[in-house]
Parts: sequence; structure tokens; C-alpha cells
Amino acid sequence: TSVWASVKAGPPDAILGISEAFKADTDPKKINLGVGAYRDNNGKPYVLPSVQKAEEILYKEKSDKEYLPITGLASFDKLAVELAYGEDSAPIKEGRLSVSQSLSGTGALRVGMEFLAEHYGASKTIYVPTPTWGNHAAIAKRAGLKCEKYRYFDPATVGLNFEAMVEDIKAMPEGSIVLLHACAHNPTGVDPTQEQWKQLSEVVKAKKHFAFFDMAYQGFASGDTVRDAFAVRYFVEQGHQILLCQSFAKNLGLYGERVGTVSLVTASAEEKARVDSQLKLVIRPMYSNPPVHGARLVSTILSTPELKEQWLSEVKLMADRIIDMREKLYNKLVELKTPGEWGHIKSQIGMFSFTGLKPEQVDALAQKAHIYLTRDGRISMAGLNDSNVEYFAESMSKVVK
Ligand SMILES: Cc1ncc(COP(=O)(O)O)c(CN[C@@H](CCC(=O)O)C(=O)O)c1O
Repeated sequence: TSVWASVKAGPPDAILGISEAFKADTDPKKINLGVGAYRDNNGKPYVLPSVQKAEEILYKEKSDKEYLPITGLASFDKLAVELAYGEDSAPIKEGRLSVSQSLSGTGALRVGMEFLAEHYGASKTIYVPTPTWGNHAAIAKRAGLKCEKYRYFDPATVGLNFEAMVEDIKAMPEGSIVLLHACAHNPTGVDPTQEQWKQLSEVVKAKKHFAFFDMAYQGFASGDTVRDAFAVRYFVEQGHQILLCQSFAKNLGLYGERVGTVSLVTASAEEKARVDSQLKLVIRPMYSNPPVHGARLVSTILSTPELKEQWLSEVKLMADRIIDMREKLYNKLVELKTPGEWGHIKSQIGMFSFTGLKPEQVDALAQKAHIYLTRDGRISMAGLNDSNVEYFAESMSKVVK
């Protein structure tokens, strides 16, 4: 028999599998609201003009294709964490922020969790919100961490169950690892307020928990990269030694370039050096060193003032278009007298709206209306535009009635 005779067929990915089903559908009315990837008002992927300009600059530079260091392109690492933490962040100024380029956000999560599994003594359990991004638990498992949950979303109010979240964080064994979405929570689009983040910092500190931030959407929630980094910067100012996973997939449209960072706040430059050396020992046998092109693009943009300004206006344009689609979808659903309350579609922020649609309603939308979204009822708002939002609202209204 074949060497692989015993290999079982695995399930399609809950998110990326939706795109496969969408591609296979031949109906011209089809709409893909699955994968969290921005599309412009014509439904097309958007290569940011600032990225196109950086491509031209790089092309003229005719750089070589040599290996990067294990921790990536140094200029990219520096500029990326300055964007996240702020240029005047104490760990950066005091030379005690350990940072490595990563294979986008997923790679940062994997390296970060493997690092904790090996070096974080207080716990081998990471607590993730309910619900959370579909890949978090699988990454934790392969990284060697146990994955548990804390309450987060309240279906009754379609909002944050802050009291339950705090209660669960307080109930975790001291020193637990708490995964926090820095902004634009996926899949719910529901974030703590700045006031609530301050309370969360106190609760995490009181229990000596470890704050593990996933920031995949900086700039995408509010259109303002500083505002979206509030939680990360506040926790650092409050003295938490956080780990941060950063992605440039969405806010710079570099999905397939796989550009991100993983960073850890340490106590001193000497400790940073030891942490750096152990990060390298996790990365080297995993993928040795990261791809150079995307890092050069980001480094070019963030180090050229007019390009950075242009980029910031582009990320705000993307965020604003999504907010515009929230308004339009809400108005259409109300116009169609769709049973139920739909205000959450407007109040949620970031790429996604957690509609409240049930799995069987999601299946009906795929089968009858050729509209694809994840079975938890999440829709990627950027999949909507002025020419399909009415059709989507009508179809959604039908399955709800
Ligand atoms: C919270 C969160 N963390 C990390 C990532 C990883 O993104 P990278 O591309 O590795 O930087 C995503 C992407 N989630 C999107 C995109 C598709 C996917 O990878 O699932 C989504 O949920 O649709 C995410 O939503």
C-alpha cells in the first residue's frame, strides 16, 4: 500500500476555505464576505499607491537578494515597532525591546507562543477570547501551549461582556498568558473602550498575568494608527512586559508578502540580548530567516516622510470606506424592515461585522444567493461595495425573515 494510505482528509479551513468555495461558484452575482482582505469599491484587491511608489524606488535600487539576518531587516524592525509602540516608548529608547521580523501576524504568533512555551515559567496556558480568530487555538497547540478561553462577546447585547471578561481574567491562575486583540477584534468588531483597557491593565497586573497582544489591524479600526495602538501603549506605560504580534497584511495591503514583527518588552539591554539570542534559536530551525521584499517596502514607506503621510491617508481611506459600507448596509436592512436590531453593524469597528446570522442562514446565503461568509456569521465589510450592498441586504433580509 501507499506510504500515505493512512492519511485522513482534513477539514477545509473555516476562513480560507470560504474563498475556495467562492472561486468555484460561477454565478456572476456571487459575493465573497469571507476572508478579511480589503477590496475597493469595485470589488478589486487594492495595492496601495504608496506601496506602488515604494516598489518603483526599490526597483531602481537594484538591491541584491542576500539572506536577511534571522531576526530580519533591522531598519524594518525598528520602524515597525516605532509605529506600534510610539517613537518615544521607554523600552525602545532604553534599548530593551526585543524584536524580530516575522512571517506576518501568523508567524509572529507562532514564534511568540513557542518562545513562551519554552521560556515563560509561570504558565503554559494561553487564554483567548470567546470567540477569537479561528487560527489562534491551532497555533497555540502546535507551539506547545494549552489553549483555554475567557468570556468576551455577549450575543444578547451583541457587544462586549466586560464584567464576565474581567471575572474570567481574575479567575485565571496567577501568571496566566492572556491573549488580547489590540484593536478591531476578530470576528466580533467589538473592542474595549479606553476606560475598560485601563481597568484590564489593573486586573492583569494584580494577577501578574502576561499580556500577549495580537495587533493585526493597526490603523484599520479607527483609521488612526496612534488611536488603534492605545491598548498596547497604555499597557507598556503601566509597566507590563508585553509580547506583541504585528501584521502589515491589512493596513499596508501586503497580505501575500508576509510582513510582520514579534516583539517582547524586557527589563534591560542585557536581558534583551539574551532574549534576542533565544528568539533566534526558535526561528532558525523554523524558517531560518524571513523574506526580504515586503520588509524593504515597509521600511521604504515608513522612512520616507511623504510616503508615510500618503500611506496614513490611504489606510484612513480604507477604514472610512468600510465605515461607509456599515452605514449603507444598516440603512438597507432597516429600509427592508428586516426583523431584529442591526445597530451593531454600525457600532462594530475594523474589517468585520458580527452579524448574528446563524450557521443555517449562512449556508442558505451561500446556496441560494451565492454569498459567502464564515459560518459564525462574520462578514468582511470590505467585500461590500455600492454595487452589491443592496443585493446582500435583500438576501440577508430574506434569510432572516
Ligand atoms: C486577529 C488576527 N491575527 C492574525 C492574523 C494573521 O494575519 P497574517 O496574514 O498572518 O498577518 C489575522 C488574519 N485573519 C484574517 C485573514 C485571513 C486569515 O489568515 O484567516 C481573517 O480572519 O480573515 C487576524 O485576524
